[in-house]
Amino acid sequence: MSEVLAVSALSRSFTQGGAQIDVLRGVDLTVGSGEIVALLGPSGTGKSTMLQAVGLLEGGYGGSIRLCGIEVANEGNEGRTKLRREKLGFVYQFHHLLPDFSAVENVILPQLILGKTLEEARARAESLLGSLGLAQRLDHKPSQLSGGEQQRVAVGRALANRPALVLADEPTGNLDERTADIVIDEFIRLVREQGSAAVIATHNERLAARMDRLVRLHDGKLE
Ligand SMILES: Nc1ncnc2c1ncn2[C@@H]1O[C@H](COP(=O)(O)OP(=O)(O)OP(=O)(O)O)[C@@H](O)[C@H]1O
Repeated sequence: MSEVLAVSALSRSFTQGGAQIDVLRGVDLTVGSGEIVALLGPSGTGKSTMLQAVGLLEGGYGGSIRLCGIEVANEGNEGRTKLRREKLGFVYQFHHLLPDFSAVENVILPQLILGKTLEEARARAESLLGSLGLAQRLDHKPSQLSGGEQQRVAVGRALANRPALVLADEPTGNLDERTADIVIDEFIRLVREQGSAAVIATHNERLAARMDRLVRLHDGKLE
């Protein structure tokens, strides 16, 4: 299993009202290709902070993040953007789909950014959305979709460019229990089919049990 992500001694502090809070205090995590890792921890333990650092969305951290063999700290803004676009996919608690674009267009767009032709991108988007049970919803706008359907489109978008690593922050946190179960099962199935790795932050132990490995944030470290 080749290494997709290697985080070592990751630290991150914030200053709040003059006081320093050390949220991450030396996090180590290695994820191999195709591995699905649940990131558990109560609210406020730093799961989002960790995913933002690994997602190259935020600087200001200490330690090392190596993504597909590339040390992120050595990359400038352009290199980070390229890595983010080519290697990563994101799913958030709220779908963040573009409201004026249809489901299929939301999955096409990230592929056009990477230089795919419209024809290739459409074929890929239709196939992904079809396997997420949305073949009859391709031309619906996000506002015309249910919460579960919106999250399925967000999953399709995250996987559109076959990322090496998918990062998900409470991807079903906004759904009722039954819908959350269905969406997480589809998400995991598709991630496996694509051969992507994933780190999925959740409070939900039951959903986490469906993943390959569980890690817990506690006092700023993983256990
Ligand atoms: N930009 C920021 N400025 C100051 N403090 C921050 C900032 N971002 C996060 N924090 C603090 O860092 C801590 C961890 O927050 P984070 O959102 O990473 O936790 P979490 O485990 O993802 O929580 P939840 O499960 O509720 O989303 C919290 O105490 C939060 O207030």
